[in-house]
Amino acid sequence: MAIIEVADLGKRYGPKVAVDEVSFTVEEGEIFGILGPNGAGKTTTVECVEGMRVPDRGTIRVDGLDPRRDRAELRQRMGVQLQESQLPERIKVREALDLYSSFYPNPADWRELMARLGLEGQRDAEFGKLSGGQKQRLSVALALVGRPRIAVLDELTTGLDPQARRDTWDLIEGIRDSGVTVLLVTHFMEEAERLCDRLAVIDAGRVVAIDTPAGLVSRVDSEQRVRFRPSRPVDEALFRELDEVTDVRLHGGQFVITGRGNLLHAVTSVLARNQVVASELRIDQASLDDAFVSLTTKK
Ligand SMILES: Nc1ncnc2c1ncn2[C@@H]1O[C@H](COP(=O)(O)OP(=O)(O)OP(=O)(O)O)[C@@H](O)[C@H]1O
Repeated sequence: MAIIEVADLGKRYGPKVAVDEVSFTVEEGEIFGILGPNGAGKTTTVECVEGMRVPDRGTIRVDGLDPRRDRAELRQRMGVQLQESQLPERIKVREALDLYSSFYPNPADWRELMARLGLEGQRDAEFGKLSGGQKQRLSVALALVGRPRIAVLDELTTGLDPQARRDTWDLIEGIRDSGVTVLLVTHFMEEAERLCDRLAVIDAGRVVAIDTPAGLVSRVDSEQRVRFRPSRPVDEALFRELDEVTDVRLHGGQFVITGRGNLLHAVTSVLARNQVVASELRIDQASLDDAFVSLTTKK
């Protein structure tokens, strides 16, 4: 069932069209990503969904509510990640959680949330003295303290080191697994690929594709490369005659075979038929990066 429905959303800032005819639906319980280059209209879109901006055109329903008209009610059902600047430097972690939980009639136990987010050791630390990763985790905890049905996370892992980023991803998966729907704005491909069940790619204010990460990658018909070392010499012609193959090279006992379509299957079938074992097998395939570039490159 769709929990967020956005239809034909339009928003201008003066003469600048920020968002134009944007439509998408988010199913209950999924992590839905909004991916796009800088200035594509991602933040404007999610701020309209949150009820923080007034669209010029279109309709938005979130859990059956109109974000503008039913803003107070929506706030009880939707947790929005705070921007860093929205908390005072001197507030302590436990004070911030206690304060935010007082905004809700039936809040989560913030002590439990603090433990789940690995912030117990920072309980009495001031916000201004937390590391980037700890601040991020606190902002996620504050978004969840009201037991929302939907969490909106914007640029969740910007500025985090690779380990902190991975820890945050595990956390978000845990949140989804607990039944919360997540709307995630990101421009990190790795994050989108790892976390999102589906993605809307936005470019210059318009949705250019909505699909699963794998579905987006499969739209790119780019070249693939299979590399391996055969267990015994093989005639290059066996590969050259395959329809999928465009090029075959042999360097110092290593084959590099380039082609399209189901190249790996075609190559490994030849190897199997000839009882050759491939070692050091590597495949270079299209990634979400390639899909993103091909979908958003200015025509
Ligand atoms: N308050 C505003 N006044 C005027 N123009 C704005 C305003 N907010 C955004 N814009 C413009 O609207 C366009 C979309 O901005 P938006 O912040 O929604 O994009 P974004 O995809 O979130 O970008 P980023 O990844 O850089 O945060 C941009 O060209 C931006 O400069």
